[in-house]
Amino acid sequence: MPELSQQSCTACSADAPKVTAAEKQALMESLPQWELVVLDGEEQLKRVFTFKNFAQAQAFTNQVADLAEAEGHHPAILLEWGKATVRWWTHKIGGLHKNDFIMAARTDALY
Ligand SMILES: C[C@H](O)[C@H](O)[C@H]1CNC2=NC(N)=NC(=O)C2=N1
Repeated sequence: MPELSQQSCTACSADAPKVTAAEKQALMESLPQWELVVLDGEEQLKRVFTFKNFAQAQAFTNQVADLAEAEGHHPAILLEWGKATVRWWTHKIGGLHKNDFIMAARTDALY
């Protein structure tokens, strides 16, 4: 199986399964900078990326947005001076799908 960052999202439907606890634990080993959070009852992956200024954070944000649009899978991104906070989860299943781990790894590859 290729590295997470070499994979692309798969189409997922509202009845797609969330990752299991065992899958989560294994996948998180590839994402040491990310944390698992629960917001509005939905489990998500979160990482804060830091930059020297707003312009660099904005450029990174745009790269992540372009990646998301290309993959048809979209994050929440908070853009601030010197920081971009990225959260990945799958809206239609209200939690984490393997796609979210793939996109987190692809986000790391942009940094
Ligand atoms: C119609 C459109 O493809 C779907 O709504 C996609 C868009 N991007 C998405 N992004 C994320 N993170 N979760 C989704 O369930 C999702 N669904």
